[in-house]
Amino acid sequence: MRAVLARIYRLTRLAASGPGAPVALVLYAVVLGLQFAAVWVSVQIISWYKAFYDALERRDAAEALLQVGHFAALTAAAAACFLVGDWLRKRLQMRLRARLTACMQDAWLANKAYWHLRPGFSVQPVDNPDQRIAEDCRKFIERLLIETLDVISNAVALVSYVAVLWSLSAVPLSFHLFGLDVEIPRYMVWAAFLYVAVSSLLTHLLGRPVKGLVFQQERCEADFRHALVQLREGTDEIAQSSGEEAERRRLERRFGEIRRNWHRLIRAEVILGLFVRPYMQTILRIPTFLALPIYFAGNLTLGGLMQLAQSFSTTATTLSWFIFSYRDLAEFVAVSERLDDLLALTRNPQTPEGVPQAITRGAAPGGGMKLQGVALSTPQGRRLAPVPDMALQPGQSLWVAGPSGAGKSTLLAALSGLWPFGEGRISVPEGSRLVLPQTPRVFPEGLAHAVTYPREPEDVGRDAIEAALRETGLGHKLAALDLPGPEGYAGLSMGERQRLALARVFIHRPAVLILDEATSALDARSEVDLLARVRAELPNATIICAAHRPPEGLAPYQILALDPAAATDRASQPLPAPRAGALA
Ligand SMILES: Nc1ncnc2c1ncn2[C@@H]1O[C@H](COP(=O)(O)OP(=O)(O)OP(=O)(O)O)[C@@H](O)[C@H]1O
Repeated sequence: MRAVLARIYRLTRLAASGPGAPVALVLYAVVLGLQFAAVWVSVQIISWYKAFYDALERRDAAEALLQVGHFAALTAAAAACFLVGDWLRKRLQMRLRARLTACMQDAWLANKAYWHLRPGFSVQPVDNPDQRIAEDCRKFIERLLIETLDVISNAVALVSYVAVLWSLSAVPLSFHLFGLDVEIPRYMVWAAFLYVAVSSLLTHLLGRPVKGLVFQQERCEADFRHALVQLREGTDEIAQSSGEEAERRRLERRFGEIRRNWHRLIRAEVILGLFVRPYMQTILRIPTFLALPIYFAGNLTLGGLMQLAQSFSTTATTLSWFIFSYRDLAEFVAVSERLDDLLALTRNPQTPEGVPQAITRGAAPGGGMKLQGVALSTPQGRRLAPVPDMALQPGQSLWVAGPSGAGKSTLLAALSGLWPFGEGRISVPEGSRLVLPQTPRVFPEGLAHAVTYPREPEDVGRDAIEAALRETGLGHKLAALDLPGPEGYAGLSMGERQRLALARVFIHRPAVLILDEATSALDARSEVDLLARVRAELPNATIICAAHRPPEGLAPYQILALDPAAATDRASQPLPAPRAGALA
């Protein structure tokens, strides 16, 4: 319980932080004030019961009519409190959600957590981070406001209702039991507490499995959504290999998990409902029955009986907040667990034990690049091909060669400062760095963003974008810059997508350019031509190119050959002797 509250507190502090916090607090106070006003109205309605029914009993038509007017005024006040309070609460909800979402996004993007917490890389990967940031933030704030406002206003309401019930139940309950005279003073108050305490305990016992199943349901829903996104991303491959049946099976499997968990969840909810539903329906009737002994003893008028019953049921309903909200509270706890886990993992990513993370980084004298004693391993500790020691001067190029799986991309990730597993010293030139992958991503905003990323097209200017496209042989695609969203990508071949990414070189003019098979889809002649243009554009840049064929356009270049046969199996074994780089 303490852990749950601590989690909710941490997330609430985050949501209520920042410059908008004072306004959020004022809004919260106003909404709470309106809920208190609603409690005052309902206390007035309890008194109204006595006045109205006593007027009926006396057959006093004038007084009854007055009470009808009184009732209309009270109902209007209650409706106004509800509508204004609800509107303000929803405004506050968006304000807090925006802040919490921004904090979660920051945590996910900071220190490249989104990269380090991937499955297969981290020992505790984060499942469905997109769902946590989008859906869970929304649900957390929604539930936080509803439940805390309810708890506070219910606590205040409870004091008022118990005070009314206390004053109304002055008549004790007297009966004979086993020859003894038993008298229970204020028995209606004790009955209300006992009634709700026993019911809450039963609710908790019956509803205990609901929380875990709600948590699981969120995960299954997110997995299914993710499978649909993968279908969208793999359209070409699926269509060309007629993989519709396989996709259908995959989607059905994921949906099957949703269905199976849903059935478990609704079974658990039915078991809970077996108690909660009848409880909800009887809570308004039982008090009348409990008050009957004093009514028949002649100690109450009909109006008094109705007032006492109404007072009892409002007290019991308020006390029953836990019972009525059990399902929502279970969801609230599950959602806060998921969000807090994400935050904890981004702050302190768990890395595999026993895998060396001893890569040191620095700047090489003279601004070049230098590798000394570098040996990389997978996150599981499997050692990759040894990396020969080498030094590169500014303006020189390097071809990272080696068979598939030798560790070329891994070395490039280590050069970028991302790959932590391994040892040795890596010195890279200071200054701007541009890394281009083999498969460029599709930008939903359109082609211009692909050319200028990570800068905005407006900051770069249309002329520079068009010039960069012409440089990379995409002069015929200039009109596509005006097409909205991903439409500009229509029909773009993989080679053209690689050219599009290479256009960034002419915009950013980086000091270090890292190409990870970034021209693999081009024909040999176009590749030579394009790389030669890149080299000419960046005469002083250090260019590192991992590729299966020699990057002739970058000549002259050094060769760094990775030989997996020289790799040792265990990360703990000593480093093999490095092979010297050759100049092509
Ligand atoms: N997160 C990971 N978990 C486990 N193994 C990994 C991980 N990342 C890379 N590897 C392994 O490390 C080895 C090197 O991978 P890398 O992608 O660097 O090879 P590569 O030389 O670039 O191959 P290719 O030429 O096919 O692109 C491979 O055996 C790969 O399976």
